[in-house]
Amino acid sequence: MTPGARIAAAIGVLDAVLAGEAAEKALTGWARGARYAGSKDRAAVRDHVYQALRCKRSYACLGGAMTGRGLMLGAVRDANEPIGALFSGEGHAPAPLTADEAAGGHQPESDGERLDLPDWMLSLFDESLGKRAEEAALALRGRAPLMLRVNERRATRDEVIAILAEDGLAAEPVAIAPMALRLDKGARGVANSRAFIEGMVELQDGSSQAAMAALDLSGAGRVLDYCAGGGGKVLALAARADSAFYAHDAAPRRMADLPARAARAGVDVQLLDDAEEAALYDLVLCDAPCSGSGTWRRSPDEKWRLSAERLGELTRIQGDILDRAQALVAPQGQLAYATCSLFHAENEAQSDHFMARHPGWRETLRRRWPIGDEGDGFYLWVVQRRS
Ligand SMILES: C[S@@+](CC[C@H](N)C(=O)[O-])C[C@H]1O[C@@H](n2cnc3c(N)ncnc32)[C@H](O)[C@@H]1O
Repeated sequence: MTPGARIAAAIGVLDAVLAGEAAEKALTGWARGARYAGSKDRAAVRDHVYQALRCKRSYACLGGAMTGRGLMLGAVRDANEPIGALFSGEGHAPAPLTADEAAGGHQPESDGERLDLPDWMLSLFDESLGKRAEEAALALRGRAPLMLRVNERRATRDEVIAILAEDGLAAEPVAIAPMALRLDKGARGVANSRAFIEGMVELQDGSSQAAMAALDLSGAGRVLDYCAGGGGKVLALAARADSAFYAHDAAPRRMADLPARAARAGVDVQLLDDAEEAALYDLVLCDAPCSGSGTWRRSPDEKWRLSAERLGELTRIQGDILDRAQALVAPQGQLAYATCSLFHAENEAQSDHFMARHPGWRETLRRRWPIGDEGDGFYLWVVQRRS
């Protein structure tokens, strides 16, 4: 596909997303009908779509319309690319600009336009992040790094770097977590690489890795991941210690891939339908459902989909999860609460409300990871039961 044809494809996908379809589904739908598109074409269209969604408001200003075409025109203007060559109407490229389009569009003006946030969310960013609110919002306009976690049960970081290189993947160690690697080149080949197939690496964001590395597993004989989902967190913990690991999720089908992932990683994780039935645990991790705002570089359509009502609902669910999970912690045991949210209501406020509801716990850790070159926004809070 030509560069113009890729833009035309992105316009179609963006129109479907603007009409309410999830980005991933719209991209899959397009790819199914575009047998002519090679893997590089599909990757390029995907990049266009995701970048346009990260910067939806500002691109719509620059392009003069909140349409797929407006967004891609805004993207091309933002990148100072040659509009006439890309919107040429030739082959499968989008039609040339109309006179209105050529004269239209404006620089983003309001804070919401400039920071690519819905207006209602500006105060939430300010309250949650203070002086760092703008920096965080601007960081969400860029691409997330591609991060791997080395499975220390299978290989060292240096060994994995060499093995990835054999498959043409260039990885470098980064400081955020002891087993973290950042991939700069060949990122799309990970799933077919020997290192991945043989369980030496998992895809995992740097901040999630750092948070799991910060948990104290010494003396934790029984560890429960109460909101295990696909199991990324419990696998990171199981790589570090020989405790007995258990996984639970309110939607058990989300754990469907976990047994295969654990087998690949050479660790044992027991899936539980009912976490309440078993004996108490020395560590219960609640990686709670949240707005995901710290990860919106990866799922930018969610930035525009979140509502104040949904955020309120999420905070109620988080409080309920903490209340249930604390009852599963053994005397002197730990309760860890984690989110990939930037918002105070889902993080510190949740911790403070828990302490007000539940005397008898001692806080041992409270930490935020900002959105950066090595990881997403993340929050971790740990308390220990006094007796
Ligand atoms: C942030 S995701 C977990 C991600 C996972 N820990 C990982 O690292 O891949 C949150 C999970 O919590 C689950 N969940 C939602 N409500 C829950 C509840 N009341 N109790 C337990 N799990 C719940 C969701 O099904 C979802 O899989």
